[in-house]
Amino acid sequence: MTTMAQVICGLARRWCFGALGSPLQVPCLQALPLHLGRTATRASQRDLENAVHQVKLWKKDPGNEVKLKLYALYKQATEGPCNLPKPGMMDLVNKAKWDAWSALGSLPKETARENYVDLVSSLSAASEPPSPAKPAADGEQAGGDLVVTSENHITTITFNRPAKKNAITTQMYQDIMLALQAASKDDSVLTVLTGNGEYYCSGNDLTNFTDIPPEGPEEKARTNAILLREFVDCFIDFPKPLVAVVNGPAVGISVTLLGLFDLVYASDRATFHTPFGPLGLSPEGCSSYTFPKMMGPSKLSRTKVGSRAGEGGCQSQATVSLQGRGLGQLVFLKAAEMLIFGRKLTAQEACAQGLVTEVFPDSTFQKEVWTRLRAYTKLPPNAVRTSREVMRSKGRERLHAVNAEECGALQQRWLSEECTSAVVRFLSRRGKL
Ligand SMILES: CCCCCCCCCCC/C=C/C(=O)SCCNC(=O)CCNC(=O)[C@H](O)C(C)(C)COP(=O)(O)OP(=O)(O)OC[C@H]1O[C@@H](n2cnc3c(N)ncnc32)[C@H](O)[C@@H]1OP(=O)(O)O
Repeated sequence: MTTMAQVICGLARRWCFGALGSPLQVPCLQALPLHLGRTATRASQRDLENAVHQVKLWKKDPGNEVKLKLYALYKQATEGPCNLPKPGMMDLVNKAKWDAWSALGSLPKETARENYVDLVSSLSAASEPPSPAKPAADGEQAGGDLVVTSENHITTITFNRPAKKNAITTQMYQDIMLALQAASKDDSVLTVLTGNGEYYCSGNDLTNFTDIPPEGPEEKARTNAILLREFVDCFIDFPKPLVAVVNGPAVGISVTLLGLFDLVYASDRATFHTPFGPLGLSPEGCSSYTFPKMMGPSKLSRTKVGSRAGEGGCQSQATVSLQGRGLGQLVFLKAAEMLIFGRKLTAQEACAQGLVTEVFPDSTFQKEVWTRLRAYTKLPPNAVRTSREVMRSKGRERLHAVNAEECGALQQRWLSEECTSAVVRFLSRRGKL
């Protein structure tokens, strides 16, 4: 079981190249002797400075434990015992720094300096001059994570971070809003969201939670709640048909937003997962309202059990053994299974629940979907826009209210221990910190 301290230590890597203004590595406290048996004369200030320089030349990452220990010894050698106030639980990185340094207690500066120099000299042999920065993976460079194209009267917004399963960074949220604002004014008839690679989108990038500003986690949660509300408002107020071309698995906010789309076409390899419970979070994207509304009993009567995917419906084995329950209970129960209990739906199940419009065999998905969308753009654009407006206008006020309520709830959730530890668990698996 990964302890919070071990996992938080791992976060240090993400921090140590920033907060100290140099690639000074920082080690963790566990499993390393405080004094490495230095012989001969005591380490001078000059020795310390040389050791710090040596660390900057290290090529291999010595691991989080060594890095956090070096940090603590450096602070003890230069400033003495830890003199900072203890950071809060959510402030994962500063907490790791504080833990490491304060654990050295009243170790004398000279001893800390010796230990630092010894540790560096014992590890320097393993390091070489740093290799040139790894070229960014496809689409990883700033601005490459989202690709927006506009042709054939279709504006297409593509998540383009396949190496990270198209997880959404803060920058991508901003870029999506800009793309929607531009699409609302250009000559496109439809706006499409889709994913590059095997995933449609794996939801919010969970590292979005780790960069805590100096103002602290409460301020981060407050500003994120405002930004998220603006982000979802862009979808609520968007004036043209919104289409999701779900090319693969979809997670989190990329699923909940689908309730605001007009068409959701899914490959039969797509899945739909909203793990808010396990993450200590709560629903967003107006899904707390749209999902119960969408997943109504009427969908069950419309479901063509056994129909082939792509024949104007969804093949579904949706059987409901809820004898005697009221229809209202039926509606809530199915939305709840997704949003509260985190049940992952296949494309077929999502179609039977009303979340997906139509499912297509993956082998012909792109061809069938884009042929259909291009045909839709031949329709009279003003009629399309008017029909959509009369369908959507009545619900907007309610959706804005739901969005505000959901973002308020999330603002608290982000500060909770349940959410913090879930994010830390995710980032700590396979040493991801
Ligand atoms: C306008 C500004 C607004 C700012 C607002 C900020 C806050 C908004 C928050 C709104 C609420 C949103 C909620 C959600 O979306 S909750 C859902 C979040 N997503 C997840 O929990 C999914 C996490 N990922 C996974 O479970 C698995 O990665 C997955 C099942 C998707 C795939 O597993 P698999 O084993 O196949 O692949 P890997 O795990 O190895 O993934 C490959 C690499 O991609 C990285 N990855 C994947 N998903 C994410 C993610 N969501 N966040 C960060 N990183 C992710 C993964 O770590 C791997 O990275 P490495 O290659 O470095 O190992």
